[in-house]
This record gives sequence, structure tokens and C-alpha cells, in this order.
Amino acid sequence: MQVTTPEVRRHELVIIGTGSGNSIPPGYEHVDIAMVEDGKFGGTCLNVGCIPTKMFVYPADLAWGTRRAADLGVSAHVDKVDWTAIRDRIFTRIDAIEAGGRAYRSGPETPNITVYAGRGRFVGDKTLEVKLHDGSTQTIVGEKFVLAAGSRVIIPDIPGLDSPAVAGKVHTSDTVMRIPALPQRMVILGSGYIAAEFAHVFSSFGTAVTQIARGDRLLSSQDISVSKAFTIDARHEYDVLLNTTVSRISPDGDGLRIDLAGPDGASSISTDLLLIAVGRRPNGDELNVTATGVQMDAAGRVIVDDHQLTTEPDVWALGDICSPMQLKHVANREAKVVFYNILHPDAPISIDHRFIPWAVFTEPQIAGVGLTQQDADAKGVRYVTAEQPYAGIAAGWAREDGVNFAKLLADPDTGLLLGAHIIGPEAATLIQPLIQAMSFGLPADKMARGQFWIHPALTELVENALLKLPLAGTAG
Ligand SMILES: Cc1cc2nc3c(=O)[nH]c(=O)nc-3n(C[C@H](O)[C@H](O)[C@H](O)COP(=O)(O)OP(=O)(O)OC[C@H]3O[C@@H](n4cnc5c(N)ncnc54)[C@H](O)[C@@H]3O)c2cc1C
Ligand SMILES: NC(=O)c1ccc[n+]([C@@H]2O[C@H](COP(=O)([O-])OP(=O)(O)OC[C@H]3O[C@@H](n4cnc5c(N)ncnc54)[C@H](O)[C@@H]3O)[C@@H](O)[C@H]2O)c1
Repeated sequence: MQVTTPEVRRHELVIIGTGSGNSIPPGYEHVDIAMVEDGKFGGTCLNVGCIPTKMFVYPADLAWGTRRAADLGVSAHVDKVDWTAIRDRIFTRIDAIEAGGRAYRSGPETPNITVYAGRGRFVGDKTLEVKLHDGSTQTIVGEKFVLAAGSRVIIPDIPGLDSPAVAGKVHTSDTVMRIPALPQRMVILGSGYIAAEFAHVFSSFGTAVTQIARGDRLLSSQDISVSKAFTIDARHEYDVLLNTTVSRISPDGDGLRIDLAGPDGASSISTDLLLIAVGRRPNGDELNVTATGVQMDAAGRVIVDDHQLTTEPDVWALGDICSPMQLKHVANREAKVVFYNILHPDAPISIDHRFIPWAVFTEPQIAGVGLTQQDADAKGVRYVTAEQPYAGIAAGWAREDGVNFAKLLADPDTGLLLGAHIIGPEAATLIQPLIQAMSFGLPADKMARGQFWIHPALTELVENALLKLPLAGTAG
């Protein structure tokens, strides 16, 4: 039976979602805050996103590296991957942080904060109805709101997918990291970040992975050179079916049968587990934000201005619910802007979204910032470009790396970088000086020649890529 609490509660500030919405800075001690959270405290990154995935990637990298040690004359082999031990180490740590975060916000150390464990939905102007986990419903009226409710996994419309007969064998990133045992076979549907990272993790752990991509390349939003190179690399590690779609899913003994439509016609494969990774949809629709006057764009994202203010006064948004780049460092930066602007309405700060970097934690690692070559072509942006292979620097040579590279795009007139893309060892770290150069307007030539580069470090990849850019009037 559902109980409705008659009393309407009023708060100065209502925060919906405890991912980056939980990053409340000093200065809010005297603000009466409601925090509404339907899922785990700490949100996606902590519980089912960045943190656990990268805690799986690290042992996967070790297993992958061990298998290839013989190439460099070191005899080693992977005796066993103890899935249960790896999984339990990860979630024992993460679950404790989740519980600690919830207790902290609910306890005496933050007396100005009331936590509502339940699902919020706007029912009118600045009025949120929360279906609490205890079965009751609480209406909350806020003076100000922060919409930080993130995004959710997209489940494609595939015949058979909703059948109870396949339940337990079909997973998403929300559930696959807690499965009881390492599957022998896994099919991954999708070709973006999540598909790529889990393909690396599970194939490195010994699962026979088959990845299904509807397009002709993996990670197709990356620079075209990177995406092509990664697709070739991935095909050496596990099965990749390109230009292929799933037409039906059905039970098959203890596993699943996946019917496919591909370039050679219809086929089917058997597997133990299907992982669906075809994107995430922002949660503004489920939150019914339009009931409080907040508009969404055609892609379902809450519309915000440079101050992260929505189309409704006193309602701000941050992170996946509004941002085209669903990344934790974006959500965190937006949270800083939101929480500053709420306290300083007369002098709000703006966010600069121009140089948002990204990384894919695969083998090889990938990182980028700015324009891809296909973006530049589509926008008609003039550019010069250079590629520097790892094989051409001492640290890459030492690794016998014959395939990976950095690629830069620069403005031929100013020498300013337009885009930077790295595929190879430590790409996510190596990209940082290039992000810095773009963020602070440092021209490529000055960056390359105006400082010492440590020899023989991997950063020489960046130095040499910069020096290779065919920019007029550069020498020395
Ligand atoms: C598998 C995976 C790996 C990732 N890896 C990386 C990575 O390596 N690097 C990176 O930068 N990004 C990564 N991301 C993306 C990153 O996790 C997100 O961009 C980021 O967590 C978004 O933060 P947020 O605060 O906007 O939303 P979230 O952290 O998702 O928080 C939203 C919260 O709102 C709650 N909520 C939703 N609707 C309601 C409602 N109606 N009522 C009450 N509560 C509600 C949810 O339960 C959730 O806790 C990854 C994502 C996934 C799924
Ligand atoms: N390292 C990181 O920073 C990291 C890691 C994981 C996730 N994330 C974030 O989470 C988001 C979600 O990840 P994701 O991999 O689910 O999404 P994604 O947007 O990266 O990739 C989705 C892929 O699924 C494909 N696709 C879409 N619909 C399909 C369908 N019906 N059938 C087959 N393929 C289909 C798309 O072509 C695309 O290749 C990412 O966009 C990223 O922002 C980041």
C-alpha cells in the first residue's frame, strides 16, 4: 500500500542526484539542503562507472602485458584470473565509500542536509514528488534546484530481449561487474567507450569476446586514424563483427543464441552472456523537468547557458543530464560552476567547454582533445596535420611498438593546436601537455622548442609530433 505524507517539506536548495551533485563546496553550511537519491550514493562514476571499470582495467592490463612479455624476452604466463577475488576487492572498497557517503550526508556532521532516498519527479513549479524507498511519497518544494540526475543505460529494441527466458544472461555496465563468475564466452553489442573497455577487460581475463558493431569501425567518434588503428588492433585480440546488427535473442541451453544480420547475410552465434553497451540517455525526461519549466533539446538534454542555468530561473543543471560529453571531469567542473553561481547570483562565472579531453582505457589506450580530422573537414576548418609513431621515439622503440602514434591538427596561420589524438601506451597521461597548450593558447612551435623534453621519456612522442607539424617559419 502506498502512503502519502501530507506535509509538504520546503528547502532552500534541492539537489537531485548524488554523483557530482554531491560535490557541495564550503560555504553551504547554513543552507537548508535536500538531497534526493534513488540509487546508490555517489552516482555512476563511483558505483558503476569510472572507478570500478578502471579497477578492472588495471589487472586486465597486467594480464595482457604478461601474455606479451615473451615478445621482449621475459618468460611469463597468466596462471589464473581470480574473478571473485578481483570483483570482491573492488566492491568491498567501493560499497564502503557509498555507505560512508550516505551516512555522512544523513548524519550529524551535515545537519543542514536532509537525504531523501527515493525517486523524484517534478509535478509542478519547483515542486518535486519523491517516491521514497519505504513506500511513502514526499512532496518537496524548493527555492532553488540543482538537476544532477545523470543518464541511464539505453536498452535497444531487439526481439526476445525482454523475455524472462534470457534474464540473468543479458547485462549492462550496471550489472556486469558483479556477475558471479567469469564467463567463457561473451558477446558485446556496441562500439563505443563501454564496449571497448569491457572487451579489453574480459578478453584479457580469458573470456572469448565477440563484439558486434553496426558500423564499419570501432570507436567511430575518435579521430578517423585512431578509430581505424584501434579496429585493427581489436581484431587481433578478440572477434569483431562489423556492419552487423542483432535481429533476435533467444535462450540456448544454459546460454543465449544471438541472431545476426551482417554483410554476408543472416547468421547466429551462441554465448554465455550478452553485454549491451549502446549509449546512455539523459534523465531529464524521467524527472519530468518540463513540469517546472525546464526545457530539453532534441537529444533529451536539459538546456543550460554558460552559467549552467536552465531555462527556468533558480534551476541549474550539471553533468550527464545536460552535457553532450558524458564524462566525470565535465560533471565535476560543471558542479563547481553551479555551486559557485548559486552563492554568487550577481557575479556568476561561466564554463569553458572548448577543450574537453577524453580517454578510453583500452589496450592500446586512447586519448584526445579538440577537433578530429573528420570534424575539421565537416566544419571546413583549415588545418595542417602531423603523425608521430611511437616507433620513432626511444621509449616507443624500447617497447617494440610498431603501430601506435600521436596525431595533431593545427591552425596553419597561428600554429595553435586544433586537435590532439594519441593511441598507445600512457595516452591518457601523455595528452595532458597538449590539453594545457590548447587551454592556454600556446602555439605548437613555441611549445616544442621553448622547453626541455626528458630523454628518453614517452613525452618525446608529443615533442616530435609538434616538431613535425608543417608550420611556416619554424626552425631550430
Ligand atoms: C561503465 C562506465 C564507465 C565510465 N568511465 C568513465 C571514465 O573512465 N571517465 C569519465 O570521465 N567518465 C566515465 N564515465 C561517465 C561518468 O560516469 C559520468 O559522466 C558521470 O558519472 C556523470 O555524473 P553525474 O553527476 O552527471 O551523474 P551520476 O553520477 O549518474 O549521478 C546521477 C544520480 O542521480 C540519481 N537519479 C537519477 N534519476 C533520479 C531521480 N528521478 N530521482 C532521484 N535520483 C535520481 C541516480 O541514481 C544517480 O546516482 C563512465 C560511465 C560508465 C557507465
Ligand atoms: N573512459 C571513459 O571516459 C568512459 C568509459 C565508459 C563510458 N564513458 C561515458 O559513458 C557514455 C556511454 O558509453 P557507451 O559506450 O554506452 O556509449 P557511446 O556513445 O560511447 O557508444 C555507443 C555506441 O553504440 C552504438 N549504438 C547505438 N545504438 C545502437 C544499436 N541500436 N545497436 C548497435 N549499436 C548501437 C553507437 O554507434 C556507438 O558506437 C560514453 O559516451 C562516455 O561519455 C566514458
